[in-house]
Amino acid sequence: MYKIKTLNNIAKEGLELFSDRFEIVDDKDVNGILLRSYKMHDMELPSSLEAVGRAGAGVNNIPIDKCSEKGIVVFNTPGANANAVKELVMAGLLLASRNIVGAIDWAKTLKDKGDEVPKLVEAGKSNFVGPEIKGKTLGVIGLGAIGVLVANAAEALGMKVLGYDPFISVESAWELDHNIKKSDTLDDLFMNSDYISIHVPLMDNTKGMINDENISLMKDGVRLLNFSRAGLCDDSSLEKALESGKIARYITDFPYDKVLNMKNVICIPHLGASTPESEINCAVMAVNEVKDYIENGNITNSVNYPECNMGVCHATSRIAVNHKNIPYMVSNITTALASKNINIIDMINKSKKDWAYTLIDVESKITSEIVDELKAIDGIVKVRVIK
Ligand SMILES: NC(=O)C1=CN([C@@H]2O[C@H](COP(=O)(O)OP(=O)(O)OC[C@H]3O[C@@H](n4cnc5c(N)ncnc54)[C@H](O)[C@@H]3O)[C@@H](O)[C@H]2O)C=CC1
Ligand SMILES: O=C(O)CCC(=O)C(=O)O
Repeated sequence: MYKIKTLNNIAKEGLELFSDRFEIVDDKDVNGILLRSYKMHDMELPSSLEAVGRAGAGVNNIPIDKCSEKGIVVFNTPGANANAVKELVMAGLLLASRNIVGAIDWAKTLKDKGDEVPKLVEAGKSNFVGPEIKGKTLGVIGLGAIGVLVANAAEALGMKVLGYDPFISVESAWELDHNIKKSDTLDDLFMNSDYISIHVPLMDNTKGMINDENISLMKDGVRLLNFSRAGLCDDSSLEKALESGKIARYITDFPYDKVLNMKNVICIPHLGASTPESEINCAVMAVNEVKDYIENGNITNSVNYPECNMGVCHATSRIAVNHKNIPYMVSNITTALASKNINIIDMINKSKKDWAYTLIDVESKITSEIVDELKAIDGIVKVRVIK
């Protein structure tokens, strides 16, 4: 029986896809982990762990390098929550413009003022005037699953849209509305946008990407939306810019104490992906990925190991080997098998940056002696007998 542990609520529509070869448990020694935003960095990773399925996009809550070194494949669910986030970002654009939150708060103060309320409303509403988004320029940083949807939706609402993504995928480029203009540099986007929305992952090279230097390039009174991760904006730069009015409003899905105390900030409690549709999409995708990896050794949508698919094993045995992407690995693995007179009938070797994966179907039963021999090869970090 394969053991799966969930570290956050995972929609039942996903969990139900596990066959009766799987059980959901609260043990330490599990084969798979499913999670959403749970921070795994301080967690001990058991040697039994084969797969981590992030039901969502961002993987900054998972110790990817540590997982790679232990041969643990980390999956995410690209695009599965993108529409949910896009819809909240569109709400964010309007919240950034029309002072809706301030106005609603003020309207609440009129409670119990009886027949005076309509008069007070008409007298007070001028304090909450805010601009339309139509005709304004939105700069979208990161044109992946979410950025593309945001860019297209903003364009459909009459905005001019500038997009910046030096690593844009062919698929995203095809999805992008032809009216969206490419910004060749981030500086160009900063200088020309009335609204800026960030849709990049939090990584070493994106951390603090909104800082004093590039805020100084922005238009006065720019409105900034961050539905990606708190760490993309430098705290003190943000605080200064909000205080001076350089940034007129900051809308974020990532509240923390310091930002909650800043002026002109609207905080949403990380609700971007919190729709039933997105929770189900993510759970279904994550469960299918983890299940196919544990049962068949196939890899789809991993962030640390390569895509690899040999379908269901019809041979006598299948071996899955996670290893470093270094010379002689394939020859060392096949030599070890040949030395035991094991005939390979199908195999795939794929790599992704520093890590590689070899899936081999053979005509013989695999003994623990062979597994130990493979494990002893320098560079191999995990060996699994799938069948
Ligand atoms: N608020 C929420 O609940 C959610 C937040 N997110 C956040 O949004 C981020 C983006 O999500 P997706 O669009 O689904 O991911 P994605 O992987 O489809 O897109 C990310 C895009 O950013 C681009 N990129 C990477 N580095 C860049 C850089 N330095 N400059 C410009 N572009 C860069 C990539 O080329 C890619 O096209 C996630 O990493 C996550 O942090 C995602 C889902 C839900
Ligand atoms: O699962 C969630 O609610 C968080 C979604 C998210 O932030 C992501 O997918 O990166």
